[in-house]
Amino acid sequence: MWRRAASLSPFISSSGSLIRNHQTAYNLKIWESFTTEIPTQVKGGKGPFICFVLGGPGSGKGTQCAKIVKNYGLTHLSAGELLRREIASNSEYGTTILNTIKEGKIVPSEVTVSLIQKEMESSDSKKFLIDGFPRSEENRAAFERIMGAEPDIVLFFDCPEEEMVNRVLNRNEGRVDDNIDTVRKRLQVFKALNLPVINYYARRGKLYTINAVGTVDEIFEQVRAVFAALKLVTE
Ligand SMILES: Nc1ncnc2c1ncn2[C@@H]1O[C@H](COP(=O)(O)OP(=O)(O)O)[C@@H](O)[C@H]1O
Ligand SMILES: Nc1ccn([C@@H]2O[C@H](COP(=O)(O)OP(=O)(O)O)[C@@H](O)[C@H]2O)c(=O)n1
Ligand SMILES: [Mg+2]
Repeated sequence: MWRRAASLSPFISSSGSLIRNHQTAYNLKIWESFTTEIPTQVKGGKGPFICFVLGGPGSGKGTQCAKIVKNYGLTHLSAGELLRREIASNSEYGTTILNTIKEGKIVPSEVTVSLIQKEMESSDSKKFLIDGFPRSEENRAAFERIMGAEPDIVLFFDCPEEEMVNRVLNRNEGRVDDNIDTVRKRLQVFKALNLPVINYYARRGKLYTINAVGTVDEIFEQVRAVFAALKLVTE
């Protein structure tokens, strides 16, 4: 079992410098994301803790998720990894998914949500880190509809485009979408479809913006501050 404290720690609520004074690469009105209360869960606290992890391609989501898993024991579900696994398994949607990923577009939400759903329902975990999802309003609405759940918090790894492009082009994981043409398309999709979702969560007081420039450890210190403030406790 695990639990959350009833309010944010003084660290975040009093100084807030980690997030509050951060000028985002995309000029988001991050001040709107502040709340002095822990976000409430739609399921009355009965469902698992859900943290969505958002950010452009190459912003460091996967890298930081690995550290969150190690330090806080959340179960990591990467939407992109689930889709790539589906391609590799020659499933009926494999070709469609592959072509969509090559184009840097968003796979139909029903497909992605059903993969996430399968993972969540077959897991005993009570805390999930859902990486690279929701990528669009359609993704978000489908998750809410199918899962009947909302995230408790949303981390946004905010990174300048030039840095994201450099990281993607140097990633060396053999991905079909890690090339300059696809990454340019992915950045357009990110701005058109994902930024509105990020703004939505900012307005809902659920967004925690992390400055994604710096060393992996420096960035993780910001993540640690968010989790510390939420007092996520594993029992
Ligand atoms: N803080 C960082 N500084 C420089 N490179 C990084 C940093 N964090 C991650 N990377 C590298 O950038 C690439 C993209 O990181 P990744 O975690 O896969 O991002 P995302 O999941 O957001 O696309 C990887 O090669 C990773 O090793
Ligand atoms: N919710 C999602 C997540 C990924 N994807 C697809 O999978 C690709 C790779 O996603 P990813 O999360 O692994 O990519 P990174 O941001 O980690 O580089 C995206 O560009 C989309 O084409 C999707 O369609 N819907
Ligand atoms: Mg990733």
